[in-house]
Amino acid sequence: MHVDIGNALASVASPGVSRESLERLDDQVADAHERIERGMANADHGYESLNLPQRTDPDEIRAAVEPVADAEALLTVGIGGSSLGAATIANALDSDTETVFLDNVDPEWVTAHLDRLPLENTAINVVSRSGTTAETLANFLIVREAFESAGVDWTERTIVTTGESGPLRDLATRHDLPSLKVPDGVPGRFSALSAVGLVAAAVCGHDLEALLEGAAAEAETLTGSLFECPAYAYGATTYALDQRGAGTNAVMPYAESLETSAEWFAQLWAESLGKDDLGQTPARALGVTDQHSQLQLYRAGPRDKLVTFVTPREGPDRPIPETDVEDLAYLGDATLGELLDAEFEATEASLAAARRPNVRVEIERVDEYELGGLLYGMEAACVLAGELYGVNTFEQPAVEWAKKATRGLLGGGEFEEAEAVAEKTELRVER
Ligand SMILES: O=P(O)(O)OC[C@H]1O[C@H](O)[C@H](O)[C@@H](O)[C@@H]1O
Repeated sequence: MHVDIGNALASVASPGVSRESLERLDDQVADAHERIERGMANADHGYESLNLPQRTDPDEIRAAVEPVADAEALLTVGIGGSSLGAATIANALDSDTETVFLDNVDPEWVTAHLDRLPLENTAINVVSRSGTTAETLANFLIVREAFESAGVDWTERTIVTTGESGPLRDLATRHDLPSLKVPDGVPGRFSALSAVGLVAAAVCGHDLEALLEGAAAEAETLTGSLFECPAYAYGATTYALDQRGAGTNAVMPYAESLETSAEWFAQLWAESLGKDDLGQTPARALGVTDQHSQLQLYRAGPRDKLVTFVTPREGPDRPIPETDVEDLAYLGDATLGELLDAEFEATEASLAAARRPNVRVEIERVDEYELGGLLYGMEAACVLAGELYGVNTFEQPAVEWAKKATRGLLGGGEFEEAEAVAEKTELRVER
């Protein structure tokens, strides 16, 4: 990926970061890079994620999906890091295989998918690092039952990706299901380039080697200076802007196919950096759609935001038909791609003209190689930002509270968190 931080400089934007401040910050980047390199070399928890391009074995993943390679549809049952990386890749690239990601427990929505899919030609990809996540296991039990009711042997059509032990691992062993392991030391939100993200890509026939090669090429750029490494330029600039008041980072891809990448980014940024009263709030936007919705706020609201544009340099195009309506004649000379590019450049310039910080992240095109680079680059940016904030990037203790409360409410054990639910303060205003 390529990163242009020009519109985040103090000479352009407020809040903004001066070149001198970035040069000073670069000393901290060098120190952080040393820690990151050491963590990678020692395969330390979390840092090990940045070794995935070398560690992931595409042959092993392809062998595991072989029994379902002809599936018409793939139903991935997983949530958070066990869904968003796979969904980002699957939703970005074309495939004849339909992909559905069951990452919610809304009964109406789950039922609608199960009623609609051709279950006899559908494969199940169940993913949970811990093997204990209530939403994933509940959905999996429901999916199994739906397959049984339709007379389809789910054990013939299921691939499991989970940790070394746990309820899901036991289940895979009991039914002799093809299974893959979530690599040790890799938190869910950093696992897109392991089996967690790549099983769906393999079933869809995507080029796993190219995904990993693109990531490996991005890994090659990790050096001790933000001026030489796009990922570190992004991580350091976002950190510096947050320190100067840009507490929100609105990620706005200019490609429909990259919309899910903003969801993936949101988990990465929020769960990794949001701790110890620190962190930057990720927001999700889509170009051009949100030019006609959120842009007003980004250009004229509180000066507490950074906009990150993510844009492919090239892509498929389509001409706009000519018309004899005089006012619309200019459109007939253009293509939809040119319109998209012009809107992107206009939006970027409009923010700069209003002195609003924004960063441009470019990839060459939306393909496996470039996506691998983007995923890896953003992960490396996040790890660097975590070092600069001084937080523990690879844990998410705050998420546990609600998990325990939920479990307690459903009778899954004694949890004091569940009692707190009943103590909610109320001030009702009823109809
Ligand atoms: O992969 P799993 O163990 O099922 O976890 C799925 C997700 O749930 C948790 O609540 C964590 O906050 C996420 O980081 C994780 O990605």
